[in-house]
Amino acid sequence: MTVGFFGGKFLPLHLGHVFAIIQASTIVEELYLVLSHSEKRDKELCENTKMKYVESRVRLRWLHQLVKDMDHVKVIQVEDRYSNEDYNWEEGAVEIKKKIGKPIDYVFSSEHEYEAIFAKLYPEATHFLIDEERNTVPISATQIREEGVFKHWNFLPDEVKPHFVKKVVIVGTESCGKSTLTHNLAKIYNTSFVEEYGRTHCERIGGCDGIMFEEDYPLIAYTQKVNEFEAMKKANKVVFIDTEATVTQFYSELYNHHHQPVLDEVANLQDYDLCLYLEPDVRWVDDGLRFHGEQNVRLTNNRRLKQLLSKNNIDFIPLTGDYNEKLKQSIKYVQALLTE
Ligand SMILES: NC(=O)c1ccc[n+]([C@@H]2O[C@H](COP(=O)([O-])OP(=O)(O)OC[C@H]3O[C@@H](n4cnc5c(N)ncnc54)[C@H](O)[C@@H]3O)[C@@H](O)[C@H]2O)c1
Repeated sequence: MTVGFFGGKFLPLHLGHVFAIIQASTIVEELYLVLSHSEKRDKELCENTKMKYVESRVRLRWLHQLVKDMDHVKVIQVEDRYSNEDYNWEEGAVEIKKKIGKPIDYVFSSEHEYEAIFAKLYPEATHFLIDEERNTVPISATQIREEGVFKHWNFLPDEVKPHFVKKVVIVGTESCGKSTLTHNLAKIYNTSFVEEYGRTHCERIGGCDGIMFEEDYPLIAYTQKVNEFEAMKKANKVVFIDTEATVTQFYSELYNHHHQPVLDEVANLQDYDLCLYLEPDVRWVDDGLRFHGEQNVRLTNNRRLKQLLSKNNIDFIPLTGDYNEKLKQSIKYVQALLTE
């Protein structure tokens, strides 16, 4: 059986790595992908660049996801050791050999300069160079870190993109223009979005006033999260999300007079990059599922929702004005988010 390995930091994993991994997988009968990581070094590599440090557990999952359907490719990880600030290649090789646990026939890389090191560390193995010039996929992880992931978005594998997607949530009370703004922004940015699942739920049961049960709200919050997870996989740099768990809490209080700790728990797990709050300063539109149109009720509800968001430590940006004004302001904030 021929055995080989392909090592790297994969900070981040890109399509050049994927190309090399696939090439290597066709040459040996068993291929090991070795994630070499060092928290200190890897954080330093990302310092003063346009890419945030990516934890090794995330990179390990990327590799596992990439090769999950390739039975002869295995993923292992080693923690890189340093002596006097220099990477200790010898210790690294001892660890890699121990983890692979069988004779190594091939060491794959695209770096000519590793030739001498690998000849010394793996004298029985052939150093197999893959696309040294990087002509097939002209990209490097250094370039992605330096110039930012959005500039090189199309060089990121689908398994990697969701990690970097910016999540924009749009909140507000009834008839403030949330769902239209969500759709419009998704169209402008040619990306995916998440509809307010609470609304879909009400449509399915034939309304909401008087027929919502307490147990409906956690279901709504969980389904919204699952839908977010799915939308992130399809997102083009940014995803737009109509409401979150605090808004669900607000409706639980409004319709069922019940504050549910589980909804706060869900809200505490959320990590949106931007939360846009639409003030209810546009005309209230009756769509058959809305019941709180009087101006004083709208204002009371508005105050309560803001209170709940603040309690859940969600920083929101209030947007005022007509639909066009709110769209223009949203675009300004989204652009800032996408400018790394
Ligand atoms: N001790 C050992 O024996 C040993 C062996 C191998 C690797 N390592 C570890 O891995 C690190 C070396 O990996 P790296 O820093 O080069 O990691 P990296 O994540 O930048 O790259 C991983 C591999 O992909 C190749 N590659 C990058 N872009 C490519 C492209 N566009 N097309 C084709 N191939 C491409 C690189 O040449 C490298 O071989 C070392 O610093 C060390 O931590 C250790």
